[in-house]
Amino acid sequence: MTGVPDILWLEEIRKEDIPSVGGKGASLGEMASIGLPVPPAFVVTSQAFRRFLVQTGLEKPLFELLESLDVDDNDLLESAAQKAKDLVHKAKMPDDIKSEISIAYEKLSRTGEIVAARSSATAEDLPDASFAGQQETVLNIRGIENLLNGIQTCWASLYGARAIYYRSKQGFDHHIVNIAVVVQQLINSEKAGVLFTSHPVTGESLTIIEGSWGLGEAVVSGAVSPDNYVFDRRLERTTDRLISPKIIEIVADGNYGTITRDVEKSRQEMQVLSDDEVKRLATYGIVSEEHYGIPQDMEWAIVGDKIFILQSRPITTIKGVGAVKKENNTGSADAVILQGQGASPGIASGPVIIIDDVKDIGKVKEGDIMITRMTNPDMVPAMRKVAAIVTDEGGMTCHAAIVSRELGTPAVVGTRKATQILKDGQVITVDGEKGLIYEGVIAQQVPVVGSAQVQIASAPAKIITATSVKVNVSMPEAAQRAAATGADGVGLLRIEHLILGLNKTPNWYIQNHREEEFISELMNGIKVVLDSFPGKPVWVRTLDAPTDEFRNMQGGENEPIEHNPMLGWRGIRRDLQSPAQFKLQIDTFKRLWDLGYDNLGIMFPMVSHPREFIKAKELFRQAGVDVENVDLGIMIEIPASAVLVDDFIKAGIKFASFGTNDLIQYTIAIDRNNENVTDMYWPKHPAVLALIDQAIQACRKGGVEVSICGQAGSEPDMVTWLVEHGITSVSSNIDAIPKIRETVARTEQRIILDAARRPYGC
Ligand SMILES: Nc1ncnc2c1ncn2[C@@H]1O[C@H](COP(=O)(O)OP(=O)(O)OP(=O)(O)O)[C@@H](O)[C@H]1O
Ligand SMILES: CC(=O)C(=O)O
Ligand SMILES: [Mg+2]
Repeated sequence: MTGVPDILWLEEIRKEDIPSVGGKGASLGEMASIGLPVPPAFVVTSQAFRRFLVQTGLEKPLFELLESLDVDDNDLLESAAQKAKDLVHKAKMPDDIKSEISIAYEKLSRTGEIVAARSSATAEDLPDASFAGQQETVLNIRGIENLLNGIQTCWASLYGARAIYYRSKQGFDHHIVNIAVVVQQLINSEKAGVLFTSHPVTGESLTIIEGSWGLGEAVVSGAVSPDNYVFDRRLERTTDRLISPKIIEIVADGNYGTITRDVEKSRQEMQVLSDDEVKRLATYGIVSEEHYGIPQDMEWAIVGDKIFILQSRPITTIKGVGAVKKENNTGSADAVILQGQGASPGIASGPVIIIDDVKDIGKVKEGDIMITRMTNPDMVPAMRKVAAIVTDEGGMTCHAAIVSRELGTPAVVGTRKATQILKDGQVITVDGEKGLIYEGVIAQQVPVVGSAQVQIASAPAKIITATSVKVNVSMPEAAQRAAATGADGVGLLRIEHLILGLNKTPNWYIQNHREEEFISELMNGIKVVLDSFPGKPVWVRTLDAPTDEFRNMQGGENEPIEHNPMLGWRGIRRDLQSPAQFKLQIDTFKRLWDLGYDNLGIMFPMVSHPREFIKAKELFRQAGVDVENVDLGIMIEIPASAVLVDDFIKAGIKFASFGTNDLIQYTIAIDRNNENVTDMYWPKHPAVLALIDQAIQACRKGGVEVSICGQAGSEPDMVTWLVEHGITSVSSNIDAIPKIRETVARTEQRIILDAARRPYGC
């Protein structure tokens, strides 16, 4: 025999062996090689399966059955799938393969006669890992005849209806699909479950463990409500445990397969894991996470005091900036074809669609990966459809980054050359956290609805903090998601996306006497957000769109061409010079106040001198607003306003909020959208911090709320510093809220503890 053998033992396998042993086999081999307690196993390789098809003469009938099948006809599809599965399951296995499996089984039986047969799909054939779950696993197999039957059951599961449908739609050849089978000692566990090495949504360094009685299948399939344990990796102890009534368990029974039975009353409410077991499991989790360099979703089983690890794979549901920073993993490093800044976390694969011009957005299909020089508000409808977004230009605060984060769509910005290097139709994978683009589809895990993973996603209860934790919103459709974070209000509602999304400039509405239309659009959008945050403050920022963003819109033909729009005609300066445009906004706000929305506050961007605030307030007064009884505040985003904050307080601001995106660029002269200087963009530059510190102290002295709504307010490092320096609220991006709330709480607690210890000289 030449080439890869029919049988490979776990010790011979490494992660590169996916073509022969499939994803699961390769991962188990790799885990065993780093010393994780993986039960002994051998793999019946994909080459063995192929040989089986050839020697039994099944290739041709399978080909005929599937080749011209109309997979959109469900009845035809189901019946063809059933026939294909029967062919594979009932064929007589060639003697030489049989005998190799028998010899291996005999050897494995020395440590335990009962085994599991676990399908292990090869990535090339099934690039969408959501199909991994389509293949069979047979637990509790005793005896060679049962084992051969189990293996053929796994092989046959390659021809499930959904798998056939998917392959045919993706243009995969049914001829060359492959499957391996892991034959592993069955761990007849007393307790088992899953663990997430880091929080599956926020990426915090909390290990979440779910466990129940019997085999792990009960937890994985969602058949039981498991216990839930939270282990804080920094404190090295269990910080939370939720004991659930475990009504049923799945156990190994007889010679083949499992049964589900009731758990006797006395064990239902009993705690499954001791603190020591939680800690040992968490330690294995850390070993695996550090090896792969990315948080892992693992399966474990315990018999007596022995722990076994049955599976480990990357978690891709993490929304926050990840806890682990190693660069290997999720695919081979040499498949990386492009790099930029990870602007919106998440991993997605799909075909490239290059958009050079807004006119082309009609070409964008659901699931595409949109590549463009830079997005603009006209592209938002297309951005809603795509699986990921990649841009040539921009940084963490550009349009593409902000909108993608709100849509929950992975995005990489500032790649410089995505539009040149990538080609329409080319399939790529985008890692929006690390800022990497891979050729092809990199295996990833898709959360299974109703699974343990999704239950965990909504887990931890809200932490109460003295510093308010608010959220930034740009699009009304994100309001519900934003409110669901439990945020204490909206610290920044950008209205540019509402206005620019209309695709006509405010001036167009004025010139065409269509002011009412403009006001009602703006009002409806803001109202959606106000309604999502009843009784909580919502600070709406008046218009701050640079001229280049207006130019593409109807009515934008006469926008001045500015050498540097960032320093140009935007924010409050433009509104004060364009009273009609400002009035449209004021009238909108007034109507909302008149409707009883007392939670509405208005924030002026780009103010550089108190007289601008005074003039704006006067215009509100002239429009009939009771200016002393509504919240009018400013953004501190020009160094001048940070320096003059005392004077702003005298002028009557009710609050101030740091727009660090601009404050940083103006303090250290770094255009935040210019990728040539992104590396020099430094939020914690001492001059920036000095300006912020001084302004915070002035606001506190003046009794004025002081907040932050720039991107730095979504970064734990910066937020720690801000809380230490007395900021009274922070406003973060939706995806960052849990992480920021935890950061705020920890910092506050540390400040209290430090103060308490001081008198004792600790
Ligand atoms: N050796 C074993 N001993 C005990 N239980 C096992 C063993 N192998 C697997 N299991 C249990 O069986 C369940 C299903 O196994 P497996 O991981 O092979 O299939 P799957 O989860 O359906 O596949 P995929 O992970 O590819 O979607 C696991 O969740 C685990 O609880
Ligand atoms: C939010 C904003 O405007 C800024 O950070 O500059
Ligand atoms: Mg700004």
